[in-house]
This record gives sequence, structure tokens and C-alpha cells, in this order.
Amino acid sequence: MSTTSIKMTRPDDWHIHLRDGEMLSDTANDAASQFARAIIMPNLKPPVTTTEHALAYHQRIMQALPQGSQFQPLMTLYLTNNTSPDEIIKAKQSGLVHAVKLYPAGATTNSDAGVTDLSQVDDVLAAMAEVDMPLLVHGEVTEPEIDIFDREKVFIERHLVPLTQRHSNLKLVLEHITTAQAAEFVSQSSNNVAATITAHHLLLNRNHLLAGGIRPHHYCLPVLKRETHRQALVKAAISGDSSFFLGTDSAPHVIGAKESSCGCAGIYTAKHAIELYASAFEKADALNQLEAFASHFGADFYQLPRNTQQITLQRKPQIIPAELPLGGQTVRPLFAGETLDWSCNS
Ligand SMILES: NC(=O)N[C@@H](CC(=O)O)C(=O)O
Ligand SMILES: [Zn+2]
Ligand SMILES: [Zn+2]
Repeated sequence: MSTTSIKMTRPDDWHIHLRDGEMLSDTANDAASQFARAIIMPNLKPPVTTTEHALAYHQRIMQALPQGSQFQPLMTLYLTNNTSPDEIIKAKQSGLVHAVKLYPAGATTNSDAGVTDLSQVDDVLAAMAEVDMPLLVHGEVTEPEIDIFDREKVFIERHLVPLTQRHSNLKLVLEHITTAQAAEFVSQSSNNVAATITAHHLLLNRNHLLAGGIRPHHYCLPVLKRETHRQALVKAAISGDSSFFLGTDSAPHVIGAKESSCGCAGIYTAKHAIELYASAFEKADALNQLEAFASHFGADFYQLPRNTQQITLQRKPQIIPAELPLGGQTVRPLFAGETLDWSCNS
């Protein structure tokens, strides 16, 4: 008989974009409706490059939530060529900044201010290792001659392998992994190296983006890969290896910016995230591994206590709305108009 209800520790999201301004109240409330904590990405315009900016952003997020909300935004700094070791120490001392994000310049949305040469930030990475501040990595090379489907694999070979050798004490999360090579790299690395996996990369391959018409709402970075890679990600997520944990990479862009001659990368999943992961785990016959992946391994890696509250997932169909209002604008969530088998009572 199939499971009808799952009671589990409240999950955390180790990679999310809440944006800012008008949208913030809806994005923050969507995240808080499911997750106890979330690692908040710093790729705002302008990016969150200092502790001072991170604390101000933290305050705006808290103000966007209802009074008494238990949701905890875990802030991050955006690494640039000019980040100083002192800024890392300040960030650590704040108690609110939990990681530093590396965007190779030009790799993704709002990454223009990112790092242009990794060898230039070695002193900052050493300071991070020293104070136990994890580095979160958008792992794609940006060279135009490298095929977009190979950019993650090449980043690992050219940059990550040497970086983890130079800084073996640095905690590192390869974000939103999309390839068998990334899963392999993480599972073979020390316990200092982990990865987040999105629901969409567990559920979709590149045919869902490109076959039978181009589907801009399935476009994200790193771009969806072929089916064998999706299968490798599912295998990693359900493996019980504590190096793999949940990170939605929920990244809203208004409908007009997605359905365009040059559409933006990013998929919005925050409102139905845990149900989407439940479908992926159920398809792999591994619902029993969901709690560890969604609610235990990330907290353990970040050396934070596991949550004590619980949520209940019920086998109760729900239809994902065709559109979601986000601060007066509209986004199309993943699988808009389709039915999910699971509903979350949180
Ligand atoms: N994942 C995406 O496709 N987009 C993210 C940026 C990122 O995480 O790379 C965004 O901020 O829109
Ligand atoms: Zn990214
Ligand atoms: Zn992201």
C-alpha cells in the first residue's frame, strides 16, 4: 500500500532567491510557509557585498514577514575581486551571515560584479577557512567557446579541483548541481565539500526545455542536462550521502522577462517546493530518504541544530496555480496548472 502521509522534521532551503522591494513580501512568505530557515542569495542589484548590506537586507526580510514569524533568513555575502579578509571576519562576527557566494563574472543572473579570476581571492578564501565560513559556488565557466552543456563539468576540472586542493580546510557547497560529474566530484571529495540539488533538476531533463517547443519556464542555469545526468542527481539525492541536500534555487522572474526573445534564467518553486521534492523521491521509490535530504544533512553541514518542529505531507492532490502574484507582478511557477500528488500541512 502506498504511503498516505509523511510526518517529518521541518525542512530548510539551502539556496533561494527572495529578491527585494515589492516582491519580497510574497517570496519571503512563500519560503516561510514551508521552510524553517533558508540561505538567501545575495545577487541583488546592487549585490550584497558587505556585512552592513547583508544585515540591512536581513531586516527588510524580517519586516516582510508577519510579526512573530519563526522563519530565519541565513544571509550570504557576494564575493567580488575586492572582498577583504576583514570583511569575512566582520561577517562571521555578525552571527547572521552564514556563507559567501562565488559567482564567476557573467555566469548567471546579476553576476557582473562577480569574481573574474579565482587566483585573486586566495587570501579571502584562506580567511574563510580560518573562521569556518562556507564558500557557495555557482560552478560554471564563462568562456564563450565552452559549450553551455559542458560549463559545469569544465568548471570542476579547471577550477574546483585545484581550489579544493589549495584550500582543503575550506567548506564548499557546489550549488544546484546538474551533472553526473558534479555528483561524482562531491561524493569523492572530503566532508568539507557538499552540493545542493534543486527539485527541477531532479524532475526535468533538457527535453522538457527544448522538445516539442521551447519552454522558457523550464529555463534556468545551470541549464537542464540530458536524462542520464538527471538520473545521476536522483541517485545522489536518495543515496543517504550527507553531502547532498536540498536547495531549491527558487528564482522568480516576471512572466514578461521569461517569455521574451532573450528570456531570463530562473524557475520559481518556493511555494510548492517540498511537494515537488516528494514527487521526485516517490518516483525513485525513496520517500524514506526525503527527511534526511530535506531536513537533516544541510543543517549538519552548516553546523546548525536540526529543526525541532515538524510538517506533514499528505497524499492529497493540489493544482499548482497558473500564475502567482508577487508584489503586484506575476510569475509562472514550475508546473503551473498541473496537479501535484502531495500537499503540505505546515
Ligand atoms: N538559477 C537561475 O537560473 N537563476 C538565478 C541565479 C543562479 O542561481 O544562478 C537567478 O537569480 O535568477
Ligand atoms: Zn547559480
Ligand atoms: Zn540560485
